[in-house]
Amino acid sequence: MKLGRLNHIGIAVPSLAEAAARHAQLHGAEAVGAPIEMAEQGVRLCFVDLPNGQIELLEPLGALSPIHGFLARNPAGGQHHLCYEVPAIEAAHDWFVEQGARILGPIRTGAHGTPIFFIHPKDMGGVLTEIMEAPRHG
Ligand SMILES: CC[C@@H](C(=O)O)C(=O)SCCNC(=O)CCNC(=O)[C@H](O)C(C)(C)COP(=O)(O)OP(=O)(O)OC[C@H]1O[C@@H](n2cnc3c(N)ncnc32)[C@H](O)[C@@H]1OP(=O)(O)O
Ligand SMILES: [Co+2]
Repeated sequence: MKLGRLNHIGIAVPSLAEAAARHAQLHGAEAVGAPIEMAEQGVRLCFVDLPNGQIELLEPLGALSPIHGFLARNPAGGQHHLCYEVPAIEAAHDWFVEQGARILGPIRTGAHGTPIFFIHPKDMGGVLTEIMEAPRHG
């Protein structure tokens, strides 16, 4: 199994509005997408489009948000996860399970509308890792 393209870098932020405004200054207003709420995943987010990938700004949503613990340890926010694309999510999931990696929760639908899963940072060199099935184009 080989991971594909780096799709996005997730950054946890205490205020999505403030972070979106900062990234609009850095990358241009047209690069910053509209906020999206994913209540079932406990986050409000927006994507920033770069020439070679995306940044995903993540604000906690609801008491059970997985972002709460990170922001408690890093109140100003910071780099939260990397996301890699794979062609087939089930095959990638099975491969990581065979390697003994701790998978965090079930395969679910991510912000790009394709299936995703997360691998514990302790099994990925200290980096929380999201695996997503690549969107099919055309
Ligand atoms: C909806 C959009 C979707 C997309 O399509 O792109 C997303 O990206 S959603 C993003 C948010 N969702 C998730 O992060 C889901 C998976 N995350 C989790 O299950 C938890 O956040 C976690 C990774 C298990 C951490 O839980 P938490 O309660 O905050 O911490 P722990 O106390 O369990 O931490 C254990 C250990 O791991 C270290 N840690 C925690 N988070 C990170 C991180 N982001 N990067 C690196 N290391 C991390 C933490 O410091 C602890 O270390 P020790 O103190 O040394 O034990
Ligand atoms: Co993500």
